Amino acid sequence: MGKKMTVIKVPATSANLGPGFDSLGIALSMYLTLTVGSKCDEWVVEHDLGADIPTDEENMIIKTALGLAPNLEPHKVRVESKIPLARGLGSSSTAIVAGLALANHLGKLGIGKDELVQKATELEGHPDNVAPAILGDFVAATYVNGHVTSVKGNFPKLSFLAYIPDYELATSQSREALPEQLAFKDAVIAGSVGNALVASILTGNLAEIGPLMEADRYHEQARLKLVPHLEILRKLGHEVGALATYLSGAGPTVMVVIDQSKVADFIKEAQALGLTGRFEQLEVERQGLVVSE
Ligand SMILES: Nc1ncnc2c1ncn2[C@@H]1O[C@H](COP(=O)(O)OP(=O)(O)OP(=O)(O)O)[C@@H](O)[C@H]1O
Ligand SMILES: N[C@@H](CCO)C(=O)O
Repeated sequence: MGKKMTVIKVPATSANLGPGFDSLGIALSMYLTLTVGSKCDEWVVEHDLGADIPTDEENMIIKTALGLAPNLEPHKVRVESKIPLARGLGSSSTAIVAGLALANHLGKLGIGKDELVQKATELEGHPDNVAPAILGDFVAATYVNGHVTSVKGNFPKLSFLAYIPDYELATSQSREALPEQLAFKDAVIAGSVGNALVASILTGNLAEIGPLMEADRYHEQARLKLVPHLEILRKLGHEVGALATYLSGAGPTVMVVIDQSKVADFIKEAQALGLTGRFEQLEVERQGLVVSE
């Protein structure tokens, strides 16, 4: 690869935050980086993500880039990612965002972040991962009639402990577990909980954030059979004094919002309960997508 290399950096994300199904998300301090190398005859994607992830133009990142700018000249790129695939930490969104940013850079398209959020949402289907991946921090967003509205806000300085199980759960499979319909009165409650959560986050009302994050009425109950550790970790969180526990994105990762002083106890107790996944301490990431040249 040449000397002057462009690096595209995209953070992981945790979507829903409990009751904000398909609309709320935060960016986290875990990253995918894509380094743009030299021109080649064919696209080459170097990575350590496993044999299932293509290394040519079939790779999701390159497909996304070519979808935006079909005439891009092939390059060699190197992808490094700490974000586990299909675990509820927004890996597909990082691939989509990296692909759009790659096309924007190589094709000199000059697309700004708001337009990137619109295009990324069209590809992902909902904005709750792609919007914070691009904008950083906390984002409340809606996608109606093909148009995205996204509002970035400041998430209070809280620490996150991700419990990442040792199995994958594709978003598509996790969405199949969702009910087709919700009764009107339940939908009203579900929406009101999400609204109150947004207000609590933006006003830094820590006393309300925890209970509201655990009061989802849209998706967690329906997904319990796919993520039975959610109930175990939530109960443990109450015992240890965590602020909140919720299903990150479509799962299976469970996010525990917890003071750092309680993390060691929490992990010890969870392991004693037989939970075999790994734990990762994360912070809110404030910048979102960064392209450095
Ligand atoms: N860096 C990458 N390069 C190529 N493909 C990727 C990459 N990251 C993710 N993918 C594709 O996206 C799939 C995972 O997407 P999926 O929506 O199921 O989960 P997720 O995005 O990790 O979780 P969630 O949306 O719940 O946060 C992977 O199985 C893979 O096909
Ligand atoms: N809101 C989405 C996030 C995962 O892409 C879901 O829960 O299915």
